[in-house]
Amino acid sequence: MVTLKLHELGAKYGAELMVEGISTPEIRGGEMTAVIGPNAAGKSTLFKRVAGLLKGPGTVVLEGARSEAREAIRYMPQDTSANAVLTVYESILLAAKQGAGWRVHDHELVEIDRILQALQITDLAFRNLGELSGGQRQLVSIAQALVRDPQVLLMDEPTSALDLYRQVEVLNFMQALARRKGMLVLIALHDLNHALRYCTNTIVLASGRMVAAGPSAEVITPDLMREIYRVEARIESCSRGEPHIIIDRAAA
Ligand SMILES: Nc1ncnc2c1ncn2[C@@H]1O[C@H](COP(=O)(O)OP(=O)(O)OP(=O)(O)O)[C@@H](O)[C@H]1O
Repeated sequence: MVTLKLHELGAKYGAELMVEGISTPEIRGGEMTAVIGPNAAGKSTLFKRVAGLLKGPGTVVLEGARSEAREAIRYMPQDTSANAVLTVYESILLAAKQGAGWRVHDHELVEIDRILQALQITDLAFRNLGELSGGQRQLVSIAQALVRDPQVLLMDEPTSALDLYRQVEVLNFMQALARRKGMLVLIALHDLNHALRYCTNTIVLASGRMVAAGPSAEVITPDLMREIYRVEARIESCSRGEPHIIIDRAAA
């Protein structure tokens, strides 16, 4: 099983340390781990550091992977701005072949079809990226990330532009995929109900520091929401016995 552990990790923009001292418990493959925190907490910065796109102190300890970290870890950025010249299919094919030579094999085309189907975007295959809606572009970004069959996937707010049906579909699909493939999925989220429902564990960032990490239901509490998000909230059991967050007001 693939596992990831961050030890005293920091990330720099130029000389400035934006994220520092992040030491996590072991994060396991086969499940999703939420990374939460307010705007500018450092979620994207941490992901870029883990993916090797930013420099900084500390270490990323990856164990049980089939390949080295550079190949095993894939970052799906929050910004899904697109090169308008390519079709959806071409962009996914390009993502599949990135750094891997240009010969295209039948099984790769089959895999692209499978991913397009799973994300229910087969009908977009030959549309230009530039003419897609924000939500459609986000689904294409997910397809681009999945086509490389990563062992560790860092998804930066992957559902922020999706309608309710797509949010549920994508999160269910990712949860099942993580289980089936043993993939380790770190997912930055603003909807804490999604973290409670889909993510076994949650890591909380604030001002570039880790303030909590552990089972989602233990970490996401009214106290945490008051301190970190500055809202008064309740967590109540619904008629099915599942916890739901109800935001009452901004904290005084
Ligand atoms: N390229 C950059 N150069 C300098 N500072 C940056 C750069 N990108 C981000 N930052 C700063 O790093 C800090 C953390 O930003 P980051 O994007 O990691 O936050 P985030 O938790 O992902 O926020 P959000 O929820 O708003 O997406 C912010 O203060 C931001 O201004």
